[in-house]
Amino acid sequence: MGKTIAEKIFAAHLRDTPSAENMVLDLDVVMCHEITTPIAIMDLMAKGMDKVFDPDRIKAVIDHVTPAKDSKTATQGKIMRDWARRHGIKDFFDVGANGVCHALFPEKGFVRPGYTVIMGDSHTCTHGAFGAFAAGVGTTDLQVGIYKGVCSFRLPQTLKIAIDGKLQPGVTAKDVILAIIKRLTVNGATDKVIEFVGPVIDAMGMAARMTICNMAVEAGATCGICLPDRVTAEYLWPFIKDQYADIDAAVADFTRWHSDADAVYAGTIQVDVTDLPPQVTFGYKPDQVKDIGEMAGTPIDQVYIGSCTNGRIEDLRDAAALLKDRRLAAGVRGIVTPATPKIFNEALQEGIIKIFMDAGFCVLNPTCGACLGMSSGVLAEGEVCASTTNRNFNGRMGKGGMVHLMSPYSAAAAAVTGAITDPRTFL
Ligand SMILES: CC(C)[C@H](C(=O)O)[C@@H](O)C(=O)O
Ligand code: SF4
Repeated sequence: MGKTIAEKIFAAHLRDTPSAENMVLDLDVVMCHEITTPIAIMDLMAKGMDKVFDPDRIKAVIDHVTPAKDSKTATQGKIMRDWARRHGIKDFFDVGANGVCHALFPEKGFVRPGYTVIMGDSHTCTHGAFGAFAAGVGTTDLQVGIYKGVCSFRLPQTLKIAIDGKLQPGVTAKDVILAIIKRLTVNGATDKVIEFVGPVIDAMGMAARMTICNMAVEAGATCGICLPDRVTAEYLWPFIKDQYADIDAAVADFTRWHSDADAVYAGTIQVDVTDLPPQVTFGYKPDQVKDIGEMAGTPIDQVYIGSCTNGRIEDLRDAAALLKDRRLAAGVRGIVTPATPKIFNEALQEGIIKIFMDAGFCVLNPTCGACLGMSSGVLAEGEVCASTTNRNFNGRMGKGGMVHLMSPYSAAAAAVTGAITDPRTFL
């Protein structure tokens, strides 16, 4: 019987199988940020177990609230800093070099096809875009991961989503994944891996694939995975060029992770995106999604462009294309947060930062910021935000605030009109 990519990764990393339900995997990378890791560090210290399994395979960043906004976040940062220094964790990213974990770590080449990755963060699934098994875990698993370099999982079932057709101008990866979450519902993929395949994924760059995999967890999935191909190899080339004679060799090698033709799936869903209009959420669950036309005219107070979902250079370019020579509508606040310093720099070089500033946006340093409502753009009661992030939970960006999830292109359209707008009206 053939295997899916997830099953192949599990087989290649299996350390132990205490029960059929329980597979202990060796980890290639343990990622850490300052919200969930300090608890694990403090607990390990209290138990006299202040050790890391391999400092080179731990990647750490202060990203959620940075620079620190108060004593609590300053202490969280300090715990991370001291820990990284104590254990010689060289891939530690602090103020000035830091960015949103799920954008920064791929950019540094830390994730490769066939890897196992954990992090104490639900959007760790983003890294599946590289053909890795990457899962968000709780504090106990994170502690074990840091200490021993292993994590226990059930062998996941895989749901295949085959995406066909051709995206229309103004329709992006974000619209595709919102439409998929609508179809699956918020628990439609619970305890499953989603394998995204088909010509639409094949044609996407890594940024778009990361946007798609990033939101797999919003349908309940443990991980979203794309099969590693030439696009993956080209993105990773600076980091893997010593391992392969040329890109072709890397592409050929990556195929060993591809799912077999006779692999068994929990289900297969066919999606055709040719007629898909831009999508937007209403309500407080990410599966509450409508065609944007149905929500057109809904007034907004703030626009937020950033996050691990849509804070990459491709996203900023999309938004800037629409914002060029235009301004924020009266009374609307615009906030843009390039997800990493590299993205910020590229945006600067390309004139994108200037476009945002000329439009009246506030440009923030790379951070999660307002995405989780902890800093840098929290909403007041009753305020509405057009956001490129991934969660619209009640109170997510501030108590009593409403978040409408959409693409960067749609967010830019909302910015200039002051209301939810079909961005295709600007084409
Ligand atoms: C702070 C962290 C635990 C959290 C997560 O796991 O997702 C955050 O990144 C979020 O998006 O809400
Ligand atoms: S950008 Fe938002 S969703 Fe992504 S890791 Fe940060 S808080 Fe979580």
